[in-house]
Amino acid sequence: MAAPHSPRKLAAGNWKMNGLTAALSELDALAARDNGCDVLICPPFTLLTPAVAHAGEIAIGGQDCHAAESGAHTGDISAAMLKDAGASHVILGHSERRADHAETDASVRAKAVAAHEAGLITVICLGETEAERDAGDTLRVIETQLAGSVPDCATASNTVIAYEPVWAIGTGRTPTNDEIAQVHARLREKLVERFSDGAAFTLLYGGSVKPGNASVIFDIEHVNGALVGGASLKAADFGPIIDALARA
Ligand SMILES: O=C[C@H](O)COP(=O)(O)O
Repeated sequence: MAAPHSPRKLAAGNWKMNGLTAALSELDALAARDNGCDVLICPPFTLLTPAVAHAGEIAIGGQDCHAAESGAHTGDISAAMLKDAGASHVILGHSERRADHAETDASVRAKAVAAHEAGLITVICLGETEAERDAGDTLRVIETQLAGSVPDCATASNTVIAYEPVWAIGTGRTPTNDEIAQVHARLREKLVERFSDGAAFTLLYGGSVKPGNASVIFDIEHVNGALVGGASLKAADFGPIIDALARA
């Protein structure tokens, strides 16, 4: 794929540990829409292969992968396995995995290298906790995570960055527009400093994005889309978010 010159818009849905076979009807509904921008759904591993068959133009991704190609890692999945199942993307470094599985910037970076070697596009997540925000540390934290989690092999074609304040995930709370703008401007600045195509990386905001607040968030400079959890589970909720992004 030719290197992009400007960021692509992406509406990404992370189903987390939700979804039995019946949930594929939501994917059918999304696939039948005229979406007007890139759409990605990351279902649980059990639905990956059937999801690919239901996805149409919608991209399908995993929610994590191991850094190793194969081996004795019970319960894990490799980047090559995701690719083999039909996935094009993988979410890495989500705060729920950083917290529940002790993932570090270094482990996220190693997974990202493995994912890129397997031909996957990574969606690398970062964001501050509420305590870090209250301490005025947001920009320092996101800069550290960006530098540590994103590998040197990253390009605008194989890497998406998702800013997800931990305290905004699933809470109904969001940062102010100015706070989102400040973080995204800093992410862009740091990407441009480090990568020759840094201006073209897609930057997502995630954390309590809903149909009611999506348009305002998508109007913020350097916000090129969203990583959506709860509101991605139903096409009736995710559809209007996709439309808001397509219009932005
Ligand atoms: O990966 C998605 C994020 O954790 C956001 O989740 P949420 O939209 O339910 O707040």
